[in-house]
Amino acid sequence: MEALVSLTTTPRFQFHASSQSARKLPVFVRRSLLASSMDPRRPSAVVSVRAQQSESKDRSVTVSPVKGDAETALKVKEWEVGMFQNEVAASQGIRIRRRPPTGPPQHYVGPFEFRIKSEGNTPRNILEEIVWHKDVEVSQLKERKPLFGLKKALDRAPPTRDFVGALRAAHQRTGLPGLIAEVKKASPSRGILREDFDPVEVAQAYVKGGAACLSVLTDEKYFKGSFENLEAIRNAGVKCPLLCKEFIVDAWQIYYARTKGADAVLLIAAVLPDLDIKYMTKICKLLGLTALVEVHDEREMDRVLGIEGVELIGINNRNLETFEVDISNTKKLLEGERGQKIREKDIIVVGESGLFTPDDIAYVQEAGVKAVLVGESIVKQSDPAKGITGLFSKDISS
Ligand SMILES: O=C(O)c1ccccc1NCC(=O)[C@H](O)[C@H](O)COP(=O)(O)O
Repeated sequence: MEALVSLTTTPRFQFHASSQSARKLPVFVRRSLLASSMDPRRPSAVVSVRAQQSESKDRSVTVSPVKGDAETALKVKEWEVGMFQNEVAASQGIRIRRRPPTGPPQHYVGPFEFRIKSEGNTPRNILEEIVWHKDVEVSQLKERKPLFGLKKALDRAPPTRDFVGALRAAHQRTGLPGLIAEVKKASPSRGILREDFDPVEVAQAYVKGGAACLSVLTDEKYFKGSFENLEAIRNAGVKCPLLCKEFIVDAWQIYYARTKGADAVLLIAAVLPDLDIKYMTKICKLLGLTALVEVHDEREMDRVLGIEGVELIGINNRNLETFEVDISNTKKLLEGERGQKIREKDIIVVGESGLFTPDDIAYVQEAGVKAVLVGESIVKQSDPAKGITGLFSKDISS
């Protein structure tokens, strides 16, 4: 039996949206519901569940957010927005779906626990899985700490440091790509990278070894990172600018990263449509943060080169859908007109992932990068500072 949960529209929800239950919804949701009830193309939503049985006998159950179920109404609304995002993303060649197209994640579905796996509610690859998980995680975090609640923490946040400036200075000083050293305990492709992982110790060793900037993974489920790690490294007085290495799907995360001491955030073009990148880049500027916009293929590179205000582009040599690593990806994406455009715009390019030897560093430098982002090869060394010297075959600390 294949079961589906899909969104349909009905004027019934419009009625309930103005009832007692809707008054419990946050103001922005009420506004959004009102807007949607006034938009003839996107009338109010209701969840409809259709269970298709093998004998192709359809059974339909329609569930509306009645009985004061404000929470269900909120989820339904979020869902509708997610579906719209999927459509926009697909039109730009983005394969990662922001939300499962045929139904919400299991814990959103309340009584419909009979739902079984289908192509539409199962992630197609690890990146999609991470994004779906992140979407739920962020909506829960946002409920606990709404944006207006972050205001005080934003006012108290330490000043941001110049991420791009630090990379340029390191490149000029050493003649080698500026190093963004990644504080990475584990990864979905490699598992645990360092058993005795102390984020502050690792960060300090990287600084000693000559890193220009640090990248701190904050995702807990897949990378065993945390925002506490980021905050602890910042509070320990580490002078290098810090990249918050997170899977950003919502602008709220950028504000949150800023409250935890980040100087830069990552925006992944395989996940975010152009308008999100534009909007988020502007938010970064407002907050004094640098946006590292990450691409993996020519299509993503062309999209990002068309966006005004991007000053730092990362080329990931790891395909985040398949885990395949190929450092010739950096070279491929910097050839010809693309490389020309990057030089004209004075964009700094970061070669990311799969860099293990001085030859690898020389190869991506030859391809045109002025910075590299390295995790595994240095975090695994008993002394990560020496690991950096080995990677560059030179002491880059002074
Ligand atoms: O590292 C992974 O396995 C991974 C899987 C899925 C999404 C992202 C992933 N990594 C993020 C990165 O881009 C790397 O951590 C970073 O570039 C450093 O790579 P490496 O030097 O190979 O550790």
